[in-house]
Order: sequence, then structure tokens, then C-alpha cells
Amino acid sequence: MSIVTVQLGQCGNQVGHELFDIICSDALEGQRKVYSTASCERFFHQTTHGELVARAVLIDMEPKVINQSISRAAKSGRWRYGESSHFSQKQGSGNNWANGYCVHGPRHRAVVEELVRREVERCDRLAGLMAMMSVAGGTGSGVGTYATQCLRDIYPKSFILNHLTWPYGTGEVIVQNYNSVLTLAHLYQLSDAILVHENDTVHRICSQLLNIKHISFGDVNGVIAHQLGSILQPALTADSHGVYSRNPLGELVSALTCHPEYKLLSVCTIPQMPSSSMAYSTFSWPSLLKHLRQMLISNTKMEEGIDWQVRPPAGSERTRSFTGPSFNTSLANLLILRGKEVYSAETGGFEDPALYTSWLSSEEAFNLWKSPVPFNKYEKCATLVSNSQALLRPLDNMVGKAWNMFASRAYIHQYVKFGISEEDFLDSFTSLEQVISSYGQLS
Ligand SMILES: Nc1nc2c(ncn2[C@@H]2O[C@H](COP(=O)(O)OP(=O)(O)OP(=O)(O)O)[C@@H](O)[C@H]2O)c(=O)[nH]1
Repeated sequence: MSIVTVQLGQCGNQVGHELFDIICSDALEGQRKVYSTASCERFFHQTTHGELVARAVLIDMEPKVINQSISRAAKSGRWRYGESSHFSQKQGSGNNWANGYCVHGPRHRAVVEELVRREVERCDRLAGLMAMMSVAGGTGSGVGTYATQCLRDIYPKSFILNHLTWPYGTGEVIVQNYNSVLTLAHLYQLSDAILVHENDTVHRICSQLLNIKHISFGDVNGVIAHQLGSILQPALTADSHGVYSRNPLGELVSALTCHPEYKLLSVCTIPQMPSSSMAYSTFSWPSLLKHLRQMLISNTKMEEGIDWQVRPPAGSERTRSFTGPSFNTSLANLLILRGKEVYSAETGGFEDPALYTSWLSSEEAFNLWKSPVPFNKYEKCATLVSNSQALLRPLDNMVGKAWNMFASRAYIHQYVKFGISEEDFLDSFTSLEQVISSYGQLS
């Protein structure tokens, strides 16, 4: 089964390019025919000349980034984008969600739908759609939300996953929190799952784990693509009886988003290190999984600076719904292990009921995928996709900052002029306050 990816705006197109690049080199590495065939079918179609063409649609309101992504892919010599699977205009959305959602989205609806329809028809079987974008600009966030809404109408039964890049806290876009709030509130009604990468967190991984001195978007996107690839590449699931799962998005959604009130997924991966250090490092599953579990419960996104004091609440604390100041309660977790000796890895620590909300059994809350094929040059690699309180604080900050600006009506006229009213803002605040409250009450 295949996934059709829709890349939107500067960020969506740059992250998307990086993802296809990593997936392609991983799929073509070494002699592993079954894995490679499954991966290629999932993300690429093959021309009669054997070329791999990404199952992707590229949308932006300005041409530069799309052109760069297309030519970089072609230069790789391994894969490329489809010749006519992109659409761009001359001028961006000016970091204004309303401009993207109310003007550019509707104006170009027919073209975008047609491009996606063509990609969908090329799939023997569609596993679902993945829309990739940032939440802070105007095109990815606004056009991306509008496009998701149209796709939800056209493909009501297909899985739709949104991959969102959250802005730096000290962001470069003054209205980034407005754009983020409007995007998230709308996508919450449309998407099956919302997978989030925070630029601040990924930036820290680049500097502290990868030792990169002058960090570029290319470096940040490399980390995001590595983490995403480790989720989306073929894996054996509990029910797949030794063959690679054919329904990656469906399995992801059913493992993690069992309740419509909880759709926010965060990711952490271990190990992550400069490629020059890999040759000198050895990894053991018990150590990797011990670190990953502590990263989960203490809500630390990398193996450096883990707080080992945080412990799951004991039974009596749970009934008083006291979970300690920094314990991260999960609704559901999906652990994906790739590499050597993967069948010997002991994952019982993630099945501990104390990690999860009391209203879901740990059998329902925990899922495990495995693949003996090492991923992206790491001999062993563990990735945890988590529906937990991990994004509660950044979401609360985002909404709080947007609310403070809204209270003084700053920049609101720029949204009103494109057709978004104060009432629309209030609706978005209300629905995200509900999400914050639901995650806050997980225990
Ligand atoms: N991780 C990552 N973040 C990016 C990248 N490009 C932009 N961003 C982030 O995306 C946000 C800005 O959104 P963009 O994607 O540039 O904007 P856009 O969707 O093209 O919208 P307009 O510029 O208004 O047309 C900021 O938070 C940036 O930090 C990228 O390549 N990688």
C-alpha cells in the first residue's frame, strides 16, 4: 500500500524532500530485497525506465523552494519528483494564515485536488495521505489547513496524517502563534493524527548530540526526516505475521489515537550521533530502551540531560491522581525497533500500567513494531511515537502567547481583511483550551 505525501509551503517542501531522500537511500542500501520493495512501493512509483518517482505533490505560493527541491532530487540520481506534480504561484502568503486559508486555498482548490487525485490513482492501494507543513507561516499553515479540509471531503475514509513543524519559541514570525492556533484548532477536526516536531527541540539535538556548530534548516530537517523515516519505513507489527505491514498509517492511527480528543503525537529516537562517531560506538538494546523509557516518563527528547529522578506514580498516588510534578503520563505509545538482534530486545518496561492513563489497559495502550533491517546506517535504532502530555506545555505556551496578543487585538485587522473574524479566533482558542484541559487531566 502507498502513501501520498502533500508538501506545503517552504518548510513542508524542504522537510518533505529530506524525508524522501533518506527513505530512498535507506531502501536502496545493501541487499534486502523484500524491505526495499515494500519501502519503494510505499513512497515511490517506478517509471518504465525503472526510475523512482516520489508519490508526492508539491504546493507553494512561491516557486523558489519547490524548484530547489525538484532539482536537488533529480541531482541525487536515485529518485526524483514527478514532472507535473507541483503547483506554485509568484507570491507567498505573507505569513498570514487567513490569506492562505481564505484566499489562496479556495482560489487554487481545483488544481491541488487534481494533482492529488492523479497521485492517488497511481497507487494500487492507497494507505492514506500525509500533509507536511509548518504551522507558523501562511502557506503551509493556511493553504495546508484548507487543502486538508478538501482532502477530508474527497477521501472521507482514507487516513490523513498531518506532520507539523512547530516554530522556534523566539520565532521569526511575529504572528506565528496566531497562525499556529488557527492551524491546530482546524486540523484537530480534520486529521486522524497530528505528528509534531518542535524546531527548538530538534535544534538542540543538532547542537548537543550531533555537535553541529552552525545549524541550518538542512541539519534540522535531516533529524526530522531520520525520525520520520524510522516510523514510516516497513516494519513487522503484532498482527502482520512476519510480513511487512501493508497499512502503515492505519496501524499508526489505531495504535495511537483511539480517542478524538487526543491526537497530538510526539517522537523521540535513540541513538542519534554524528556519523563519524558511529564506527566507534556499540549499542545494546537494554541500555537503549532504559534510556528511551526514562526520556518518555521525564519528557526529555534526547538522551542527554535525562532526569533520572522522575518515577512512575505508585498505585496509591494514582488514585489520588497525583503524578508528581514532571511525570509525563501517556495515553498510548508505539515503539519501533530496527536493527540487529531486534528479536531479543526486552520491552516490558513500556508495558507498565503506571505509564498510562487509568482508563486504558496497557495492552491497548502499548504497541510494538520491529524490523531486523538496520535503519539509516544505525546498527540499532529505537523510536518512540507517543500520545502523551509531552506537547502539553509547548501547546499551552503557544495558546497563551496568542491569547495575550489577541487580548490587545494586535494584528487582528490583518486577518479580518481576509475573512477571519474575532469570533473565528475565539472558537479556535476555545477548542484548543479543551485539548489542553484534556491532556492536563490525563492520569
Ligand atoms: N524545520 C524547519 N522549519 C522551517 C523550514 N523552513 C521554514 N521553517 C519554519 O517554518 C516557519 C515559517 O513557515 P514557512 O514554511 O517558511 O512559511 P510558508 O508556509 O511557506 O508561508 P509563507 O511564507 O507565508 O508563504 C518558521 O517557524 C520557520 O522556523 C525548514 O526547512 N525546516
